[in-house]
Amino acid sequence: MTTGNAIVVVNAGSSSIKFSLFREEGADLSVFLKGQIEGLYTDGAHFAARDTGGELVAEKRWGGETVTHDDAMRRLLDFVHGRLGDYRVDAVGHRIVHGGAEFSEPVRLTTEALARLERLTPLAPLHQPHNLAPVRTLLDIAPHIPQVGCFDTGFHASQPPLAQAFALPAEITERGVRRYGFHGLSYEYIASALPHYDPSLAQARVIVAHLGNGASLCALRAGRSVASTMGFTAVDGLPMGTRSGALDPGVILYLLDELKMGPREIERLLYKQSGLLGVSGVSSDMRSLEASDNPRARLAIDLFVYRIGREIGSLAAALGGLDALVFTAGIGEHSASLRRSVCLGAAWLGLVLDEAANESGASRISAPGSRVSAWVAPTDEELMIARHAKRLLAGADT
Ligand SMILES: Nc1ncnc2c1ncn2[C@@H]1O[C@H](COP(=O)(O)OP(=O)(O)O)[C@@H](O)[C@H]1O
Ligand SMILES: CC(=O)OP(=O)(O)O
Ligand SMILES: [Mg+2]
Repeated sequence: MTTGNAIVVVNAGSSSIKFSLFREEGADLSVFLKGQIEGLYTDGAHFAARDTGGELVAEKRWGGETVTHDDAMRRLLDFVHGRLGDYRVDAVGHRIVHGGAEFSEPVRLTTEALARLERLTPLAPLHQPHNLAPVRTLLDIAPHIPQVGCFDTGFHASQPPLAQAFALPAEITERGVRRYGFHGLSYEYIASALPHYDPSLAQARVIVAHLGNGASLCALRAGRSVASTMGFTAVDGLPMGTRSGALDPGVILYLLDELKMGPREIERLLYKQSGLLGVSGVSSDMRSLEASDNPRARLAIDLFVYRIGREIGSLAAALGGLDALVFTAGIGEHSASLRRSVCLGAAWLGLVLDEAANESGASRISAPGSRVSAWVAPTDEELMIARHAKRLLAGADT
């Protein structure tokens, strides 16, 4: 059996849990097993794990039976444990969606840090409890293994104060009520990868569209976040699989006062019953919507595209112009049709789509001579987490 040192990474998203096992070879990290359970809370959950060569080593499909985060996490931790063999686990790295005002850099997760992060659960109810549950489990059963938390909010700490501000009185702002931004590990990875696609992107004005079950856009200038569509919580900005995205705040008052809804009911509405699912009445999953001939499924996709187009305009204004648009995450990487609609809507910015490149899985999908270039770049939040965990532990050793 192979031996060596490994870093285990766990990434709990709203509709999936992903994991990767990295072998450490000197300064290098190479993934030797990765997998995910996706389609949580839908009727089509799917588990798949692949080895270094991309060969499928395990798979399971659930039909009709809903798989929750708890079910999925138990199954994955068992699977990972069974596959580690004689590897020595140097660290377990976790994606943690909300770091609040206190945590922006990766940290070693102690019982005390965990307690502080648990207080942020109301600000990320679809994620934070699922990000923190495996941390607590491992602190209980394997306290000797270092655990590292990496925050979705961290990358956005570079945003200028104006981009982070709500127009609220200072005493509210001082309590940490401001825009944070999310999907930061994904954006940080994309920012690090872009110069390999084209060296000029390193200094460019770029909008990255992270379109998964959660969806947001980030404006990058020279690889740093200057604005994003998500704010205090990950319910802001674009409509998502089950989240509403930005609303007139007056809607909340109406729900409270006129419809007599309670806070938890409103939370359920905004986080779990809205977005693509709420508008379509069919599904939260883009594949199902694209396959459906129900007009409400079409309406949900059209609204998603429309809002992305409007937010692209807003972020282009924040950047003072646009050089490139990058698509990533589940929908951004895989739906040529969605990318096509978004790119056609951005023609006014000088983006000319190369239809054949978009259909064929190419990285560059804009036509030669397009003033704004367009790209498809697979994200890798797990690699970003492993890099952070390795760096943090190396620092701790010296
Ligand atoms: N081939 C595909 N075509 C269209 N949409 C896809 C495809 N593959 C995945 N998706 C969509 O990606 C979304 C999930 O994205 P993902 O980034 O994995 O989510 P999470 O936010 O849970 O990390 C779902 O809406 C799914 O339907
Ligand atoms: C922050 C967020 O929405 O994450 P995900 O897309 O993984 O649900
Ligand atoms: Mg995700």
